[in-house]
Amino acid sequence: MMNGPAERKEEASVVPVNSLPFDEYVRTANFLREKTRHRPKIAIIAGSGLGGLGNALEQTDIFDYHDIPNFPVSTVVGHAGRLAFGLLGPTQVPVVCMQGRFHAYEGYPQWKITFPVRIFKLLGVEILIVTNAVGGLNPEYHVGDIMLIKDHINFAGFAGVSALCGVNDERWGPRFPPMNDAYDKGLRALARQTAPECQFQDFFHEGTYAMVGGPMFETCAEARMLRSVGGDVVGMSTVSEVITARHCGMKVLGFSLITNVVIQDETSDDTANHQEVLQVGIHRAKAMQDLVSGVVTKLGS
Ligand SMILES: O=P(O)(O)O[C@H]1O[C@H](CO)[C@@H](O)[C@H]1O
Ligand SMILES: Nc1nc2[nH]cnc2c(=O)[nH]1
Repeated sequence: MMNGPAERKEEASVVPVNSLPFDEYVRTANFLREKTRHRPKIAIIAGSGLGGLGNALEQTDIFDYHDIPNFPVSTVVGHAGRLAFGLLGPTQVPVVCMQGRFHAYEGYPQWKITFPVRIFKLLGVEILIVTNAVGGLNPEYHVGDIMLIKDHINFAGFAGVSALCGVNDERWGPRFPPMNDAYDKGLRALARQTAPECQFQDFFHEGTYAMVGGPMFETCAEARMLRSVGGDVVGMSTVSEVITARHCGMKVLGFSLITNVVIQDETSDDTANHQEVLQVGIHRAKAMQDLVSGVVTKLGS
C-alpha cells in the first residue's frame, strides 16, 4: 500500500543522516588498500602535538587527508592531517597512524570525527591505540606525566551527542553496545608491564578521561566538578573514536599526556593555552612514542 504524506514524513525522519552509506566507507577503504602495501592490524591516533609517532614509522606510505576520498581534513594546529602506514619498532610491526584527529569544536559532526575508525575496521585493524593531550585534574598528576586510560566519562553522550545516534547499521555493530569494558583489560596489563621497561614508573598513572566539547578550556568551577565526579584528566576528543571502535568490535588502548594542570582556584593568575599543550607534547613526544612502540612490539611478537 502506498504511504500517505504523513507516513512518508515519518520515514524521512529516520533516514541515516548520521553517516555516509556503507558503500562510501568501502570506497575509501579500497582506495587506501590499493595504494599501500601494508596490512596493519593496529591503528594509532596521535593527539595534539603527538604526531611525531607517525614519523617513527619505516617504509611509509603517506596520504594527506585532502587526498583521501570522503576523509575530513585537520584544522587544528599540531594536527598535521596525514595518514601514515608503515612499520613500527625493532620488530617492524605494520601499523597505520593518524597524524591528527578531528574534534566536534572544529564543526565536524560525530560521524565524520569517527569516519577513519570505521575505515580502519574495513582495512582489517583489530586494535585501536588512542593518544591525546589533556589537562590534569588529579592533584597527584604533573605536567609531562602519562596516564593509561582506564575508563572515560562522556559528557557529550549524556547530552545525547554520540557517533552512534541515528539509524544503526548492524554491519558495524549492535544498537546498544556495552561500554563497561571500553579499554581492554589485557592491553592495559601489557601497557603497565611496558611502562617500567621504558623507565616510566615515576610518571605513569592509570585513570579516567573526562570528555568535554571545547574549544574553551574549563572554568575553575567546571574543573572542580569534573574532578569531584571522578575525572583524573580532561580533554576534548578520543571518546567518540573509542565508542565507534568498540561498536565495531575493535579492542582499544589509550594514553593521555598531561600537558597542563587544570586550574581549579579562581585566585590563580595562570591560564591554559594551546601553545603550552603543544610545547609539552613536543617535549614528551619521545616518551609517548617509546611507550606505544613498546606495547606494539609486544603485540606483534
Ligand atoms: O585531544 P587532542 O586532540 O590530543 O587535543 C587536546 O588538545 C587541544 C587543546 O589544547 C584539544 O583539542 C584537546 O582535546
Ligand atoms: N578540556 C581540556 N582539554 C585539554 N587538552 C589539553 N589540555 C586541556 C585542558 O586543560 N582542558
